[in-house]
Amino acid sequence: MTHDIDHIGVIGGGAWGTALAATARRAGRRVTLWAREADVAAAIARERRNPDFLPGVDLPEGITATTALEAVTADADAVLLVTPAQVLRGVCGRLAPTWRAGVPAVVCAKGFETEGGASMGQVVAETLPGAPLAVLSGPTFAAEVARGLPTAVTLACADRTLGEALARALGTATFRPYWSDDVVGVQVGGAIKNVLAIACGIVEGRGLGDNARAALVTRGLAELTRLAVALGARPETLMGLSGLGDLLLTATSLQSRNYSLGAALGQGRDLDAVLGERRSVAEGVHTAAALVEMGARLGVDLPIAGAVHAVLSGRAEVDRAIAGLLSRPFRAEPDAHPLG
Ligand SMILES: NC(=O)C1=CN([C@@H]2O[C@H](COP(=O)(O)OP(=O)(O)OC[C@H]3O[C@@H](n4cnc5c(N)ncnc54)[C@H](O)[C@@H]3O)[C@@H](O)[C@H]2O)C=CC1
Ligand SMILES: O=C(CO)COP(=O)(O)O
Repeated sequence: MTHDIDHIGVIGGGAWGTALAATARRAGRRVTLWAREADVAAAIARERRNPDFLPGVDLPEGITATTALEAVTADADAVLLVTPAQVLRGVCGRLAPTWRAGVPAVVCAKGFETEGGASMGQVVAETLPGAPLAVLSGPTFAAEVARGLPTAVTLACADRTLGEALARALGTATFRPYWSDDVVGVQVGGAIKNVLAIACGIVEGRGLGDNARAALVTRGLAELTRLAVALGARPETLMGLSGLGDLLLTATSLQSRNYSLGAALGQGRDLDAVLGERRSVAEGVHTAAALVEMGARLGVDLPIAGAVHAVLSGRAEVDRAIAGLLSRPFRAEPDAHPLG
């Protein structure tokens, strides 16, 4: 089957939805973006800016912005789903009545549902049954993508023809999608790295040093791979852009909302106070709870995610959580994870 993808719909007017709309427009596509807030849609349409979620970035001409979901579903050839993970189910439920048969849904949110641990792909399968599924994930700070700085992503789709058509529709010289058929692995990497980034931020904020952060990134990659394989992913996917690539980016840069949140916690700040100062989402806060439940259910050891969740839920002070990680038994490397 051939896929003619000219009109891209974007659901979500936050930083990432806006950046992806800019990218698709630069790739020559027609673009319609749905934003929840009327002032965000108006600013994108009239001023080519999104000062609320992507300040200081000029957007390309020609992005249609709307607060009407039907303006996207009426005509889009593919729809990018770019809301926070915890609200995707509700938004897809509202999209379902007007979703046209055969239009692909491209998951761009990173996370698992806190209640029940569903992946975003599962949420789409349940709420938009029959919609061909793709997942776009990788090391992508929205502000850099929106400015057109060089970026590479993984675009996962079980149907190679569709995956490659989406890659052609969205790709430019500076936004380079790599096709993968490992839809599960690509989602798991993008979701877990946010929790690991919080852990690395805590290490930064606590002043524990670069050695400790490198140890956490590496052991975090083992943890991430263990869970991904238990969920059906191929281990090599986690060594690619959507696994190691995104972990490396997010767990080492204060541009990351998850890492900077961790850094604030490491400096002794209160979680609610930090979240109260922000309008933007830090997905790791929600995903940590889902991971703990999934690890217990699947019998997968996730010590770093467990420590982050203990801190976020107020069950452990930062120092106690760190001491818990440091007192784990010495063991062999590589361990029994699937790359070992
Ligand atoms: N910002 C980034 O650099 C990247 C973000 N992502 C992922 O994209 C997803 C969206 O993130 P951002 O755009 O950065 O978020 P953001 O924090 O910049 O914006 C959040 C957006 O979600 C909307 N929203 C909030 N509650 C809603 C609800 N109940 N119904 C509908 N919309 C609602 C807000 O209006 C806003 O448009 C997240 O899963 C994030 O992990 C992925 C790659 C890069
Ligand atoms: O997913 C991201 C980069 O790939 C964005 O990370 P943060 O949500 O931590 O800012």
